[in-house]
Amino acid sequence: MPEFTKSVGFIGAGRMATALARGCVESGLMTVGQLISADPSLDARHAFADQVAGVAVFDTNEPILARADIIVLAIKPQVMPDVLADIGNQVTEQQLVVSIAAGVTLKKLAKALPTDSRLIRVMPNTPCLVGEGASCFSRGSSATDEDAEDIRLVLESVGRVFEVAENQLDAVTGLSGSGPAFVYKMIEALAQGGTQMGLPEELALELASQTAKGAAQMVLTTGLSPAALREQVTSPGGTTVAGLEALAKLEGAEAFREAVVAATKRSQELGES
Ligand SMILES: NC(=O)C1=CN([C@@H]2O[C@H](COP(=O)(O)OP(=O)(O)OC[C@H]3O[C@@H](n4cnc5c(N)ncnc54)[C@H](O)[C@@H]3O)[C@@H](O)[C@H]2O)C=CC1
Ligand SMILES: O=C(O)[C@@H]1CCC=N1
Repeated sequence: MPEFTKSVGFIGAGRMATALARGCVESGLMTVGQLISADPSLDARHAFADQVAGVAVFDTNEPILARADIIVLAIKPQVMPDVLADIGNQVTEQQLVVSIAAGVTLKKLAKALPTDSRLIRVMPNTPCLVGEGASCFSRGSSATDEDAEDIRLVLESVGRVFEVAENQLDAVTGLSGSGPAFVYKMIEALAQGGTQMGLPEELALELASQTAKGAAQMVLTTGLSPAALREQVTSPGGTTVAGLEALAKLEGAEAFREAVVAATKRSQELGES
């Protein structure tokens, strides 16, 4: 594991901050002593402290601003303007500001922070919690190569990471940011099919989840396209073709594509509001 000595402070200790913080500790990249977080919600503070044992959690953002080398804005896009108005003039040039909020552009962030603030916009996903995240980031014009490397290191410790142009981040949000929810729907539906046809619920869920994981791993490791891999499963006149026909009739695959399109459009809207 590479050495990472900076401190990371989360403004907002909700679900995504928890996934990132716990993932970074579990991966061995950071100790709890390098992490702090703040949240006005008692429930969120308790949940964060439960997941990241021994971490310091505050009810105001001041300790984060005073102590963190990297400030992660892990709040909802809707509260971002208020938080930026509160903290804007307290951010120093020694600090890197990272936003994980859907839709909020680097331009919007820069406008609310001191001139030349070092900024990076990140879109992670909750599987960071188990070291299987898919994250993308774009750097602001004042962010340094070291800043980008730091963020790459953090995100790599909890999954895979790609640097992209900022205009791709809404689509990333629609695909990998929201995507786990779409995949959970698919897993749920596969398992329901299994129980409908006689399997016990627990076994059906295990089989559906392992099948999704195995199929994803096949795409990632064989280098074959999903279409080619699908062909390997599909015997002429066999069972898979019967299933694929049912899927096509209900436009199941198109529904997933539409889910990504709708989520991307919502991310674009959040950026405009
Ligand atoms: N949940 C997910 O799968 C992902 C979420 N995101 C982004 O992460 C951000 C956070 O999302 P979640 O963790 O899901 O939401 P969440 O609702 O679980 O967490 C947000 C937290 O911010 C706190 N908060 C509200 N006002 C605050 C303030 N003034 N100062 C400090 N904390 C404050 C809330 O009490 C809450 O605990 C959002 O912008 C979202 O777009 C990005 C990728 C994936
Ligand atoms: O639903 C949302 O808005 C956030 C952003 C990506 C995943 N969750």
